[in-house]
Amino acid sequence: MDLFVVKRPEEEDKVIDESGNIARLLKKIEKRKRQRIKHKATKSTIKNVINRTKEARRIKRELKAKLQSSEVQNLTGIDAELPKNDELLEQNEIAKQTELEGFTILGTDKYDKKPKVKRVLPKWLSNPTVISVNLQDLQHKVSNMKCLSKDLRKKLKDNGVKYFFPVQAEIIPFLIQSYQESKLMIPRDICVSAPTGSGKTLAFVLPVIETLKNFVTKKIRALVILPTQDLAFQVYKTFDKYVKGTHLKVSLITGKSTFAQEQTELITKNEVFGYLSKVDILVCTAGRLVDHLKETKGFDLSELKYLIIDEADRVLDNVQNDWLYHLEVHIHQNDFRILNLFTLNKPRPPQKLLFSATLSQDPEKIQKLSLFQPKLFTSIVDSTEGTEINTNLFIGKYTTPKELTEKYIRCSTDLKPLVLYQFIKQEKLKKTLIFTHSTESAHRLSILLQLFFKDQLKIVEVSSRLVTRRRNKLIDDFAKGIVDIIICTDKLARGIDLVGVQCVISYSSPTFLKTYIHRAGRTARAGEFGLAVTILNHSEVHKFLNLLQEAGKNNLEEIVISEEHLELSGEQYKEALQGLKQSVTKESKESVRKVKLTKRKLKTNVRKPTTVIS
Ligand SMILES: Nc1ncnc2c1ncn2[C@@H]1O[C@H](COP(=O)(O)OP(=O)(O)OP(=O)(O)O)[C@@H](O)[C@H]1O
Repeated sequence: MDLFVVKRPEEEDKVIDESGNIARLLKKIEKRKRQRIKHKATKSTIKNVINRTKEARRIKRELKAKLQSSEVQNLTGIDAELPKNDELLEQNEIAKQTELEGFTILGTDKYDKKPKVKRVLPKWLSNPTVISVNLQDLQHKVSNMKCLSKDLRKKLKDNGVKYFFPVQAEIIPFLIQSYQESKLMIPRDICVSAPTGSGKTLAFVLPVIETLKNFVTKKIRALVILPTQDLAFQVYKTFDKYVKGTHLKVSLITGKSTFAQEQTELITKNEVFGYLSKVDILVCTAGRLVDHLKETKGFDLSELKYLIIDEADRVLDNVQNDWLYHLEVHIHQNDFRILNLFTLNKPRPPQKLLFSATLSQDPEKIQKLSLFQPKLFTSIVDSTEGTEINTNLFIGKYTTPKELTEKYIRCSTDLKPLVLYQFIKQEKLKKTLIFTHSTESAHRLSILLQLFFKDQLKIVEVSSRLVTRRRNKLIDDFAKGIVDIIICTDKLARGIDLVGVQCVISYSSPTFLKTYIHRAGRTARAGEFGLAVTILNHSEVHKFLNLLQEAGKNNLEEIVISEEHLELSGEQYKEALQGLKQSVTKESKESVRKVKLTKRKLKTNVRKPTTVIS
C-alpha cells in the first residue's frame, strides 16, 4: 500500500506550521481578552470599540482562511491536530462577541458584489411624446392652427410669429383639447422638457388665454410660478402682450411692489358680494405667493384651472416657506380621481403644467406635486434619426439647441484673463455674456477687461452689486446694442431671454451640468446660431468633459490661442493688472472710509441726549 501513498513533506511541514499559527492566534485572542478586562474600566471610548471591532474582524478573517486551508488539507488525507470546523467557528464567535463588549457584529464578512439594480422608470416617464428640436425647418403655420382664435393668430403674426416651434405645435392643441374634454374627464397633467430658447413660454401662454377668455366672472384661474422676480416679469410681459383685446386681467406679484399695493391689485371688497378677485391670470414667485395665501383676505384659488410651474426643477428645489404645502391647502387635491355624482359638482383640481429645459430626472421630486396621470413631452437630439428610438435613453437627458456650437479653451489659471482678452479680440466678439462664479470675480474681471479694451468695447458688469433698476437698464442697453459685453453671475443664466446673443463664455467652469445648459442657453435661441465657450484651467478639463458626456456631448472642439499672440499682449496685460490693483485698493479704501463714517454717525446718534418727559 505504501507504494500508493504520496508523501509531500512540504505540505506536512505547512500543516504543522498552520496548526501552530492557529494556536498562536487563539492565544492572542485570549491574551487580548484578558487585557481588555483589565483596562475595561478606563478605556470605553467609541474610537476604541471601533478599533477593536476591526481587529476582531481581521482575526476572524485570518481564522477563516486557516480553516479553509485546513479543510483542503483534510481532503488531501493529511491528518493534523487541528480543531474541528465547528469548534473553530464557535471559538471565533466567542471571540467576536467578547471583543465587542456586548456589541454584536451584524451581517457577515462576505462582501459579495450586489447585482446592479436596473432603473425602472414609471411608464409615463419612459414613454414620452418626443418633441423635435429642429427650429430650422418649421412645419406648423400659425394660420393653420384653427384651435386658436383669429384674434390670437393675428396677434402672433403682428409679433413676427409665422410658424409655431415644435414644442408649441405639440402643446397648444393638446392643452386646448384637454380643456374642451375636461367636462367629461379630468385633464392629464403635463411635464415639458425642451431646450432653452425653444419657445416654451408661448406654449402655455396661448392655450391659457384661449381657454380662459370666455369666462365672464373674475377669479384667479391660472397661476404661474417662477423662481425669480426677473423671470416672473418676463412671463408677465408675454401674457400682457397677448391678453390685449380680451377682458382677461394679468397680474404680477413678486415683491417688487409693496405688499399693500399688490393686495389692492389682487382683491376688491364689495358690500354685497364681499371679496372679489380683480385678476384672472396671476404670475408670481413662490415666496410672495405664500405671503398672500397667509395674509391677503379673499385671496382665493378654489377656481384655479391651471397651475403652471416654469423652470420647474428650480422651483421645486425651492423649499422656501413650504410653498407647496400652503398651495395644496388652497387648491382642491382630494376626491377627484373617481368621477361620480358626488365628485362631479365639486371644484376640480387645476391641471398642472411643468416646464423646464432641465426637468428633474427624479420621479420622486415630481411626485411631490401629486400629478394626475402625467404625460411627458421631451426633446431628443436628431442624432438618433433613422434608428429606433430607445425612450429610456433620453429620459431626463438635457438637450441643447441644435444651433448651438460648443467649444472650450485650455490654459493656466494665471493666463485666463489674457486668454479671454485675446479670444474676444480675435473673434471680434460683440453681444457676449461672460459668466463668472461670484459677484466679486465678475466685478474684477469687468475692471480688467475695461482696462484692456478701453473705448473699443462697452463692457459692463450685471450682478447683485447693482440695484435692480440699474441692472435692468444695462440689460436693456445690451438688447439695444449700446452695451457689447455683460459680465455676470449665474443669476442671469436661467430663463432670461436676451435676443441675439452671439456668444456665451463660461469664464469659470460650471460645477453642474444644469448650470452649463442654462448658461449656454442664453445664446442660440429661437433658431438663431450661437457659440458657447468654456475657459478651463488644465486640471478642470477632464471633469468638464466628463460632465458634458452626461448630456451626450462627446466631441467638443478645443480652441487653441497661439502663444505668440499672448506674448504680444503681455505688456498690455501687465499694465491692466497694475490698473486693476490700483482700482481695487482705491475701492477698499473707499469702503473703509464709508464704514468709519457710518460708525461715527451711529456713535453721535447714541450720544444724543434723550428728552425726558416729566
Ligand atoms: N414661434 C416662434 N417664432 C419666432 N420666435 C419665437 C416663437 N416662439 C417663441 N419665440 C421667441 O423665442 C425666444 C425664446 O422663447 P422662450 O423664452 O419662450 O424660450 P424658453 O424655451 O422658455 O427658453 P428657456 O428655457 O431659456 O426659458 C423668445 O424671444 C420668443 O419671443
